[in-house]
Amino acid sequence: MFDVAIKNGLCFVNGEFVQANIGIEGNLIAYVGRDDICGDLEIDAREKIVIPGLFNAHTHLAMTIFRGYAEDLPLKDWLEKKIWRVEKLLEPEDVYWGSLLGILEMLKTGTTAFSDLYIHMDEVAKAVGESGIRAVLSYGMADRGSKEKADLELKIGTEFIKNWDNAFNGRIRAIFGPHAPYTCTPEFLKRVKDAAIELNTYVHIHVAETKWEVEHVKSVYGKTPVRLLDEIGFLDERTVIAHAIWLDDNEMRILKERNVSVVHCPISNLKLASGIARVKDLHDLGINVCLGTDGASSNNTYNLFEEIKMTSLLQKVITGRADALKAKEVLKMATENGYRAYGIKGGKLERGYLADIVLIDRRRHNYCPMYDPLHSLVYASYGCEVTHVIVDGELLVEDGIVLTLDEDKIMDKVESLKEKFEES
Ligand SMILES: N[C@@H](CCSC[C@H]1O[C@@H](n2cnc3c(=O)[nH]cnc32)[C@H](O)[C@@H]1O)C(=O)O
Ligand SMILES: [Zn+2]
Repeated sequence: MFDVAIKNGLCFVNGEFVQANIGIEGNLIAYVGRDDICGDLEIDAREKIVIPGLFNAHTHLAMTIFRGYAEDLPLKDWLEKKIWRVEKLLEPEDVYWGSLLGILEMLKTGTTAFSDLYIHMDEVAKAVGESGIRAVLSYGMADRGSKEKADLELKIGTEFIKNWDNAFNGRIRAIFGPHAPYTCTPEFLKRVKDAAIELNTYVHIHVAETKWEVEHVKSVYGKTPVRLLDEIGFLDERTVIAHAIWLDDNEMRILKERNVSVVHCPISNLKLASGIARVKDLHDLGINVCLGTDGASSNNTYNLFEEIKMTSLLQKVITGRADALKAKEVLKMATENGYRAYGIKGGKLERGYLADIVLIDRRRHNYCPMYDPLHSLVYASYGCEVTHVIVDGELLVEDGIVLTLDEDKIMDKVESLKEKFEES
């Protein structure tokens, strides 16, 4: 008798779809196979596709508040002229409601875990705790060349880790999140890495997002961001870099040698006109590539199915090869690679892995006819086909309804925040 039994689903196991039953005990997958099983809670999956939960590996969750606020701008102007100005007005409670809205959207579209880099992180942690989702959280730090700011930022970042790492049965992992090589000095980044080694934790950072960044870092420090980071000993298997667009072949080899994970955020990169990462080349080198949405102000949604399709399409067109990335590889990027990037044992339907599982309705017009569930999922999903979501063994979404959150209340709250930012 399992705590939860998911019965007769078409399950993504070892890279293929097979008919199977899944038994959950506590927060872990305890059985995957064809035996008839029972559970205290039984979910009939006869009409479902069952996949491991999606991992949104780079986001700024509460930026739902600025969804639609600063449009049609390149990254530098978007940040400097719009976003950083309104973020100064953000109060902790705003971040709480903005985060809940982000979590609501992620759960409804099959995301079971995300990695966030933002401010007022205690509020994000609270929202994660209440909603039941899994998260890797970091306070976004930038010293901007000031020693006092460096001290303060590192103090906030470190306290956040000490207060929240492993909270809620381990659903929260707290790590370091220095913003980027153009807002953090090498001295500061080195201190962050030393602190991360001491605390045995991960570092999440934006790197090589724009051509401007690479030129700027080269002009100030005489070398490109990746070479600079490598020289100060910043890059290793506990480093996760978002974007990684403007890299030369040697820098890619450095990332591979250091076992760095890369988060590809194709829609944000297109929207801010930052560029297109060479994901096929990164993947072929054996680098762990995972997917992220970035913040809702540069996307504008947290629907990872859109990133899955976009990742696949972009690599086809930039390589001129329709088979650049196989559908299966892209689905892995959205699931197990995200978990792997942050050292969490999830993202696979396998005994001993975390019970983060998503059920998807097969009877949808957009999936009809279904020659191969893999191709239906990767190329024809809207995201709203998700019916059930289990995180850490708990059922959080049932028949499309998020059981742990009050959707109307969250929407009303975030809509009412608009007033404060509209004139800014
Ligand atoms: N505590 C820091 C800044 C926080 S880092 C997190 C920042 O990342 C910003 N951000 C969001 N999306 C992107 C992106 O695509 N590239 C770079 N920064 C971004 C976001 O607006 C937020 O300010 C300070 O004192 O300035
Ligand atoms: Zn970002």
